[in-house]
Amino acid sequence: MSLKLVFVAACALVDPDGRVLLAQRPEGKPMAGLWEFPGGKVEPGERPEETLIRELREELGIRVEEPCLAPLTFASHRYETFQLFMPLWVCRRWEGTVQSLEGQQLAWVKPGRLRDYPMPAADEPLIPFLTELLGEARD
Ligand SMILES: Nc1nc2c([nH]c(=O)n2[C@H]2C[C@H](O)[C@@H](COP(=O)(O)OP(=O)(O)OP(=O)(O)O)O2)c(=O)[nH]1
Repeated sequence: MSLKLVFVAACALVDPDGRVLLAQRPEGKPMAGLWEFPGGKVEPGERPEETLIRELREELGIRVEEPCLAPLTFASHRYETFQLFMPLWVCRRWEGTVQSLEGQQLAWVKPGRLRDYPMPAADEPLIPFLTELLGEARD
């Protein structure tokens, strides 16, 4: 049986203190309450970088230029009902102030604290890539 392939573009926004932005999935959605990287599904005809720039604008109100997106790693995870393929970019430069425009809780998290935030199963293997890049700081 072949699982539906879902292609999601996601981004670790990193602030000047080396903290990473996580967003909490809202009530009523699958995996509600878990903390994820901002991003979303790549729509037909979109390049994943375009998806990310669009989602960051819609969800967080910030403007990101494509050269400020650095590829870091990817998640490939089999959920019960779909196969997720999710490249993860890192972005340290944007214009505007991060706001929660879709009512989601946001948290700026030191890399050594990422494991304190329950994440979707696909995201767990991404954490070591972020601590390798940013260090293990906890406060
Ligand atoms: N944005 C994001 N999505 C993730 C992460 N980890 C993870 O498993 N996902 C999954 C959750 C969703 O199934 C999918 C992202 O889709 P989405 O956010 O555009 O869509 P959704 O399920 O919230 O809502 P819908 O459009 O299907 O109604 O990828 C992550 O770190 N960031």
